[in-house]
Amino acid sequence: ADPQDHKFSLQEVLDSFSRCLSESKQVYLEHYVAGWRGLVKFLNTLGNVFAFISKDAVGKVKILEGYLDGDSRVHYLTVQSMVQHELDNQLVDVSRRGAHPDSGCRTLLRLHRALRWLQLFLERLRVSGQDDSTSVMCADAYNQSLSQHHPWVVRKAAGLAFCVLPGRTAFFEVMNVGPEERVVSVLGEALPLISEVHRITEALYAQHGLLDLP
Ligand SMILES: CCCCCCCCCCCCC/C=C/[C@@H](O)[C@H](COP(=O)(O)O)NC(=O)CCCCCCCCCCCCCCC
Repeated sequence: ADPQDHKFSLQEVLDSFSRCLSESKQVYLEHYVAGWRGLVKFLNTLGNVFAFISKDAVGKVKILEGYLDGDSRVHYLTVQSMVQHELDNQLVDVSRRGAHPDSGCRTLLRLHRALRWLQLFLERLRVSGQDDSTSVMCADAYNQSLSQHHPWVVRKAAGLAFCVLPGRTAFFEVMNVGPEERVVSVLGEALPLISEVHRITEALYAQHGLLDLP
């Protein structure tokens, strides 16, 4: 059996993101992608309504896996080296879609924007109380982040999907981290690391003028 094919636990996702940062604050692409692979697995346990989201995320994960396994893999060790390599070799469509619609830079940017949603959502979840609605927390996080990069139809579809999210108790169960107090403490430890990965990536993309890649 596939050793990765065991029951989902959010712990593993959070561990992957914790492993992303090197001592010199480089972001390891391999762990970043592993984190997303885990999130997709989680999303798939939530049901078919989320398939359109999961499909898009899987597509992007596959593109990045292709680079991690490809001939240029030495350049794809970290997000920093990927950016350097793709820019130095004109492998990025900077102002409009062209010869490189699947560059690592633009693909990772989509996940990076979604990571901001995740950060906001998990923080809301962490401080939430018994009666708070996951749908509302999710929608709020989305409206504060990712939604601004999405056209109307996608925002509409996302809004509909959020409505059928499991309630807080069921949601905590699928996370499979243990009792509520443990979920809260695991999130409390992991969130600063996710924020740090997000902050470093954001600064790197800003420095190179890559925050609006088509
Ligand atoms: C828990 C509920 C999960 C809700 C997910 C919230 C995010 C909603 C995103 C809606 C994306 C719709 C799909 C289409 C996206 C693309 O148009 C768009 C642009 O790409 P393009 O430039 O190549 O065209 N793509 C994106 O913005 C990337 C979206 C990636 C979303 C991945 C979301 C994974 C969510 C994982 C949920 C795990 C929650 C764990 C909490 C315990």
